[in-house]
Amino acid sequence: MEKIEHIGIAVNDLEAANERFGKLLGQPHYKIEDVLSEGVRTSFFKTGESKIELLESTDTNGPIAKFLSKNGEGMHHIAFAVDDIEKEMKRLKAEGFVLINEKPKKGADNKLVAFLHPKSSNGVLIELCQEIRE
Ligand SMILES: CC[C@H](C(=O)O)C(=O)SCCNC(=O)CCNC(=O)[C@H](O)C(C)(C)COP(=O)(O)OP(=O)(O)OC[C@H]1O[C@@H](n2cnc3c(N)ncnc32)[C@H](O)[C@@H]1OP(=O)(O)O
Ligand SMILES: [Co+2]
Repeated sequence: MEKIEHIGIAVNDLEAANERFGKLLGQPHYKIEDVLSEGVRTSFFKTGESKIELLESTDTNGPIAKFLSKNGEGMHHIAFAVDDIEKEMKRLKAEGFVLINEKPKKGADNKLVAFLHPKSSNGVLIELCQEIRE
């Protein structure tokens, strides 16, 4: 794991949260991107070496909708940058972590992503992110 790539925060209203986090961080978001496959609209802020990812649900049956209905707004996941996601997934599976998706999938911000189930990481949803190299 190279570094924390981003912290994911589930929000009810992305526009309002963008304004609030813009004030908090003293800078605007640098992109808004829908990930249809995840039923989310994301917004990214650069914070030094890492990022903040705000997540609004775009699918009432999606993971963010379910999370918000159960927990309300708040921290959703921690994403780590990895150099070789397939190799890391294999290593983590061998270490006993539970992969939610067996194959990397397309995420936001030009990444391949995979998720580890929170039950295998002390209640924290973990995301692995590899930059998609052209
Ligand atoms: C990929 C685009 C973007 C990016 O960065 O590029 C994103 O980050 S998209 C983020 C949204 N997508 C995901 O979160 C995909 C992975 N998540 C899932 O597959 C599900 O949310 C899952 C499996 C974690 C939970 O789904 P499930 O249907 O099982 O929901 P439950 O409410 O029944 O949860 C079971 C159990 O897990 C606990 N839980 C759920 N979500 C979280 C969470 N974010 N952090 C910590 N714990 C979580 C939940 O409380 C339940 O615990 P229990 O003790 O059994 O009540
Ligand atoms: Co994420």
